[in-house]
Amino acid sequence: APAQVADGKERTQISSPESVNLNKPQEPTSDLCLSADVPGSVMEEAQELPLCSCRMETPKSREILTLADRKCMATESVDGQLTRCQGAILKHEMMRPSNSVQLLVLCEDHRNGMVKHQCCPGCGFFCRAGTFMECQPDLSISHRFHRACASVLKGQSFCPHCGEEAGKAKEVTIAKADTTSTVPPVPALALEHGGRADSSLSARSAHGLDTAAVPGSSRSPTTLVGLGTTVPPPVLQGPPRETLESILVALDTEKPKKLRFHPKQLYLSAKQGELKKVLLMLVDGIDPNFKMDSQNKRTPLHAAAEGGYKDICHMLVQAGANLDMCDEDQRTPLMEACENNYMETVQYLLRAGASDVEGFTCLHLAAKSGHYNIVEHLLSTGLININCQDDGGWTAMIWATEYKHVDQVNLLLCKGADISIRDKEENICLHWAAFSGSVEIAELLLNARCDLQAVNIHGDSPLHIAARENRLECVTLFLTRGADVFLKNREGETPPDCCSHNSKAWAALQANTRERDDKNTRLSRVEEKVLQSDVALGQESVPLPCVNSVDSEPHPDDYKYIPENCVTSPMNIDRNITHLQYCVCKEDCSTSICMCGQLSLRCWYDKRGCLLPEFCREEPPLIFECNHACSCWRTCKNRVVQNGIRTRLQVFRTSKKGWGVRAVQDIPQGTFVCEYVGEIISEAEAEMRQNDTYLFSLDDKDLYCIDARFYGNISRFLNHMCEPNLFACRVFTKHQDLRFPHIAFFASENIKAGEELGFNYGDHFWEVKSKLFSCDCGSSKCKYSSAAMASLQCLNGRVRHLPPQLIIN
Ligand SMILES: C[S@@+](CC[C@H](N)C(=O)[O-])C[C@H]1O[C@@H](n2cnc3c(N)ncnc32)[C@H](O)[C@@H]1O
Repeated sequence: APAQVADGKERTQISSPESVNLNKPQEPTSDLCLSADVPGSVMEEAQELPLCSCRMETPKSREILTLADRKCMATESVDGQLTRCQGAILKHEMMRPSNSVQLLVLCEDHRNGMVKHQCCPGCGFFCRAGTFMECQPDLSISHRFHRACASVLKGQSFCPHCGEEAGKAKEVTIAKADTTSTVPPVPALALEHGGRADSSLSARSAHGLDTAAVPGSSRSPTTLVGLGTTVPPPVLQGPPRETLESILVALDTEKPKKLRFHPKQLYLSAKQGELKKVLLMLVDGIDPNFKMDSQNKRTPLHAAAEGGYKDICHMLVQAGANLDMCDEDQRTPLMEACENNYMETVQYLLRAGASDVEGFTCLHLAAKSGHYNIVEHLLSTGLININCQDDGGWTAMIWATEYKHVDQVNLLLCKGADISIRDKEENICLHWAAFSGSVEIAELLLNARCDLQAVNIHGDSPLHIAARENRLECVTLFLTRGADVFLKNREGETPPDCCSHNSKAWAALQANTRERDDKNTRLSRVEEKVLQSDVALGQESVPLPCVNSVDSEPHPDDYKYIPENCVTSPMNIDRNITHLQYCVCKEDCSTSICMCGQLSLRCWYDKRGCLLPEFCREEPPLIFECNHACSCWRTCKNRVVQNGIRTRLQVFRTSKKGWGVRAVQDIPQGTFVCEYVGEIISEAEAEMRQNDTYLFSLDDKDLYCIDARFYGNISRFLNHMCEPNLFACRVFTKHQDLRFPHIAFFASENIKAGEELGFNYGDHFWEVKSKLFSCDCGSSKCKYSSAAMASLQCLNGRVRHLPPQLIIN
């Protein structure tokens, strides 16, 4: 591209080198250093001179790049000795000092030298050490060229950069730097100061710092940018010019004569962000890779990266700090910056060539720490394996999940993280979501089709884990998504077995188990077999069918159905009519003149025959119904139990408890359901009976019992429920012999058709029977399940179903 020639009418502003942003594509600009006060004739002559194009860029050329093998093509000329740079190239645009030399791709150092006119336009070699000419049209700039390369016009020589008379130029000698090494020198500390535009090499030599004095100088420029081919060329930006200038001023005044610092001080200054001190120490020759024994063998670069001091990192790297040095915990400086969320430092270190370690990586660390932007940036480099596993087999996804970083999980999902990867115990990330109780993440994972039934080496599913950790929300989510509540792990435990029995998770699991049981029951009812149309054989007011949809067990026939209590030996029940309390009501005991309320015969029933709300269920009073000695009608409302079963019930086969009873209709609270009917026997007789399963005590003193083993009604099939829907009351009808009450069951709550009916057998029953079996009522409040019974003391003895406390109103 041809140079634009300034018109010479105004003084051309010379931009400082830094104003040319090397990172952004530049418009080709002319930098002809003509001054406005050059006389017209000289001006005309100058325009004929082949002036420099040091500040022009020419678009990159693939051929030249290939030719240069992507290495800097600059040649340094030191007193006739030539050295090729071959440093790494960041920018591919080409430069040259004049049209008479070939276009060059240059490293950053030489690009800087070029824009500072340090390349001779005659030969195209750089003049940065040895003896050469320097024309100084302005205090702030100098043009370098070789005496022999000056432009000659009409026998007079001129500066090939600006056309100034060469006679005004001075011969300069700068101490020779070690440019002869076959190994390319360490990248220079990118020092620049506003006065003399020295190259970095000359700056180093001017401050007594040469390649040999910089520890770690064997690192070649190419290893500095060792990110591999897929990574964009690094652009290493150091501290701002002003900072460096002030440091350089300090360096000039505090020029070190000999080593004055201990290497530990470099670490401490790097940790505290003391840029100037760091620079002084580096200039002093302190090893940037010094490892602090007392700090896990961390280096100054670890310390600077941990504090997010990007500029210090840059200085250290430029001085040869090893980017990938691991401390005793196998942590790199990049990991420090990642963990502490210093984005710019992370970006810098990556551009400078830092690479991730094996095992627990920066990505794991950032995912664990919840630094979304860092995770995003690491993934955007394309260099990080999103699914890499650390020593525990954990992925970044697992770490983000365990630490409940929902956004990161989302990001990792979007970036294609594999959610089926198993850690060393074969957990997948859903196990970890369950463990941490993050329902939001669990839902994200399930929506991404994470396997809800996956089990780890212990056979635990995510539901087992959520149950064990009492993560109610996760338990609920997993249940609604169809997790198997009956799945057994290697210990034979189902999810409900894994949690404590007073936990919320347990309650949810139990409710689900019941629901499933109910559902199965409902479904299987379709295939239900009616084994008997009426177990009572017509002796009750309603038929009581017996059905089985569970197994092939035929209807029970090892007892005799009786609708009322019977005796097999004389009990001497007092049936003397004159011993009865009776009412003198004229009507049906529902009128205002009814006397029942004033007697023990108080009516506890409402018009429907249900117990009144004020009836105390916890300590039920004895109920005396009207009898044949009363003056009221047989249809009075104080006669319920004596009327027998009116509710539609069914004997059915349960899955775990043998036979049971269920409602065929809805039953309102307080309704009389059935009486515990059987053979009235004495306690002595009860003690002799082999089977105590069907015994029901009639009083506190265990004088008499009802045994429904051989003679009984439907109540003999009622099972125990820890949350019962029936409760028992003592009721007197035709006689009032307090030793022989009727045991009547009433609904303690509104019962839905289809629900099983049951009452509480009481602690004593289970204290004895728990040796033989445990409760399968399925209630979340079950007190007698196998797990709950572990804490219950087992007793020897015989059992009775116990009636409520004897309370006479
Ligand atoms: C009065 S019977 C109840 C009817 C009995 N299910 C049957 O098939 O004849 C009492 C017996 O039923 C069983 N049973 C009752 N409730 C139970 C429960 N919640 N869990 C386990 N078994 C129960 C026990 O075998 C108990 O000894």
